[in-house]
Amino acid sequence: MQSMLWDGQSLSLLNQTKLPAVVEYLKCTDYERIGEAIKKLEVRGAPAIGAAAAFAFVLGARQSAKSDRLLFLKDIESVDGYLRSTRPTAVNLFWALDQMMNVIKEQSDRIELPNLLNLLEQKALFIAAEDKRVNHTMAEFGAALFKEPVSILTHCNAGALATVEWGTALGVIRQAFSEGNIKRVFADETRPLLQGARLTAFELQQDHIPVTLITDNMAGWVMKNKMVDAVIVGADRIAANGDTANKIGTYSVALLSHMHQIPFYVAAPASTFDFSMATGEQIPIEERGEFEVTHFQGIQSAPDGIAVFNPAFDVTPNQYITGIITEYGVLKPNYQEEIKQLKDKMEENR
Ligand SMILES: CSC[C@@H](O)[C@@H](O)C(=O)COP(=O)(O)O
Repeated sequence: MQSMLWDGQSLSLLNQTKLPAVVEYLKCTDYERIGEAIKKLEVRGAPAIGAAAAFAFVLGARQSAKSDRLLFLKDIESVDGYLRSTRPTAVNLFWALDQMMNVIKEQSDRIELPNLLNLLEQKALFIAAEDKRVNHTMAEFGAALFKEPVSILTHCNAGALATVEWGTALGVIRQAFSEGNIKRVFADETRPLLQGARLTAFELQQDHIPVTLITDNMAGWVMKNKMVDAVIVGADRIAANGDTANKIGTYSVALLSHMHQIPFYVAAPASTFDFSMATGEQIPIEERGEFEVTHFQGIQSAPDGIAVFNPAFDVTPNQYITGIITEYGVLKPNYQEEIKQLKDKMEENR
């Protein structure tokens, strides 16, 4: 399953707001439309947002192309600023845009504009290809944690739809399943937007991986009844001490896992780490509109005028995380030290 397809002129995004009822690709031919798709969650999931923003940047650079270099650079800055404003929590968005801006900074006064535009397209293609590659590597490291068939609980959607292809948490599950080590996956429905029910259940069913859908408030009972051996979730931003922001509800799942002594794993590529943030306290948490809470699939489910709090993410403190599965291996506590080593390895690989 591909969340996005680039044809050289446009980016087609699998519209995730319509799944699973309608499988429809949105053909985006300008950067503003991709930005809108990110805002509206037509494309969502941290790595997918990053890759989509990279392609949006390519289109934005083409739309800004003009013979005056300074005017071009001014326009590019506004493209970059707009894309950065689309969603605040997933750091992969900012990571991908930093990569694109670095191409501009390093090359814009050295080469002609057509060549610069080509380089930007190459960079976006590389970001997308790397996302697929690291997901597979991560999946192998993650699957090696399971030596016998297990039942896994997951929250939100960290699958092919949340990435360019294959997935982070669901990538590990796919790999473990192919090795005969998945008995069943419990998918939390993930209120308020149902990424678990609409996307994770859909993806796993398509792959014939045994999946059982539960509402978020059933996770504790399922654990108490010994139906879950491990939890694997994705991440939107991981601080330098391992504190992890992920879809709202992840924190509660982590606490439940801790209470029931069930291992709780996070699967995320190195691009999800934000080394500039010492702890999760600094991670910006997106707050979304009240309509998502007061209405269920367009039908009003709360009184008029009710006060609503709708944080889209929460932060799980590092002490509740058994391991962080990355393309560099599985990090274990002490996360502070392991994440410092990860940063050094990433710098060596640059
Ligand atoms: C590999 S994706 C991990 C996370 O991005 C995912 O679990 C999540 O929280 C996505 O939130 P969303 O608001 O749907 O973009």
